[in-house]
Amino acid sequence: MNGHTEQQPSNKIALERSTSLYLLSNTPKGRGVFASHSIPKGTIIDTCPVLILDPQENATHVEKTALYHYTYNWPLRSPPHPAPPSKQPQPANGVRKPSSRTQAVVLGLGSMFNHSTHDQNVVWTRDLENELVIYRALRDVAPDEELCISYGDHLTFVDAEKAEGAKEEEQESEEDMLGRIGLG
Ligand SMILES: C[S@@+](CC[C@H](N)C(=O)[O-])C[C@H]1O[C@@H](n2cnc3c(N)ncnc32)[C@H](O)[C@@H]1O
Repeated sequence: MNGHTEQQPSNKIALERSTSLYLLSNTPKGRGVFASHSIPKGTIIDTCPVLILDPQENATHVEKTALYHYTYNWPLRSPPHPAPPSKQPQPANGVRKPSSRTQAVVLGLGSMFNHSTHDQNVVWTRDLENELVIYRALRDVAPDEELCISYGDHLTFVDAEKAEGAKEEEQESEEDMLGRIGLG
């Protein structure tokens, strides 16, 4: 009997990931992850371990670097034992509100997914227990489609899709104008 194979150690984490992927280096959003074949809805695209940052280190150091554009919000786990009473001055109502979240660096491909405001095809979820982010196809994805997630509403960059939309609108209104001149 081989105890090693019969009993799955609880610290063994399956790393499910799709092989139908490629990286493109020169998109309007920088590098991006694309589907090389069709990917059915619900497929696990990647399972990425994260590095949870100390909130103070993040504020003092990481936020001042390029890494700032790669980190994900991450809830702080409550300490196993109640913290000793603080010597810091307390607010008037006596309730100190410690920050309940920090940031995490997603290792591997997770940090390469770009944002789409209107056409995300990948959804991500946190596995807090195992300190992972899991990416799944939100719908069927066609070959050569970019795989995009949502970064939320507060972007720290100009959305390339918005800029493209604005260009298209500009072109459309020019065409309208030409049409009117032609008809006049
Ligand atoms: C997590 S990184 C994604 C990978 C990145 N494109 C790269 O080349 O390393 C986030 C950065 O990608 C770029 N990005 C992501 N989505 C974008 C979008 N919709 N429009 C423009 N830039 C985007 C921004 O520069 C953003 O700070």
